[in-house]
Amino acid sequence: MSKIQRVAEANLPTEFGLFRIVGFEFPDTKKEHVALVMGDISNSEENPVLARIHSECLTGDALHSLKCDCGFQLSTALRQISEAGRGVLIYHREEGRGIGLINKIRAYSLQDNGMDTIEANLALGFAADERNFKVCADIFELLGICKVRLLTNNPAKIDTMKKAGINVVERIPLNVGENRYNTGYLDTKAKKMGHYIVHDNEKHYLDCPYCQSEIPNKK
Ligand SMILES: Nc1nc2c(ncn2[C@@H]2O[C@H](COP(=O)(O)OP(=O)(O)OP(=O)(O)O)[C@@H](O)[C@H]2O)c(=O)[nH]1
Ligand SMILES: [Zn+2]
Repeated sequence: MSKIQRVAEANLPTEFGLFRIVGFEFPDTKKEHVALVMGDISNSEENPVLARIHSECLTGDALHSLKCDCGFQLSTALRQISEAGRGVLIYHREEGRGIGLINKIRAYSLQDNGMDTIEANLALGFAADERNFKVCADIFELLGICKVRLLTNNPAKIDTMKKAGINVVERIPLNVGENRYNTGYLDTKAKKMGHYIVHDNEKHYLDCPYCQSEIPNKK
């Protein structure tokens, strides 16, 4: 398979401030990914770049689903980059942990009948996680970034970056958006996939099963 290429770029004003959107494409498959870039990201060797690798989740990112934490993580990451005035969010277009949107809906249907997120993937004939994070290391490289402070709870992202030559100098936790519909999903990620999930009792989660708060977790 050929290597991903940087192919397009433009301004993208957002509710979190002005970003540059950079488009990437594999020449053979035409598979696309994008990065949102804020500020001067050169010189990451001396000043590591605040970065987020965000895997596509149409239901969470765009359709306000509470079954996962993705939408909350997306807006929180963009806000943190905006507050820092400098950073990158790679929007990694591997929907449903790489199984695609329709298969994710099939997995959700199995979850409606009692399976957890991993059992559902396996029942459909997929691995627990089919994503390829190496492409994100290639995108960092095409953006001229060698050192990052990565916003994530997923150790696999850090391992892949390190193996691919991207130096993750710090992991910044991204524990947001817990609610009664995704608490089992978060537990499964922690127990079966080794994610660093923390329930912070000081925070008031949307419809929180622990603190019973009525205060919405603002995006
Ligand atoms: N197959 C499948 N994919 C899911 C499910 N719920 C969310 N996803 C996908 O999971 C991906 C996000 O992965 P997560 O495990 O939530 O988080 P992560 O990106 O690995 O780790 P963080 O950096 O901590 O967010 C997105 O592509 C979602 O579409 C599910 O039940 N089944
Ligand atoms: Zn999601």
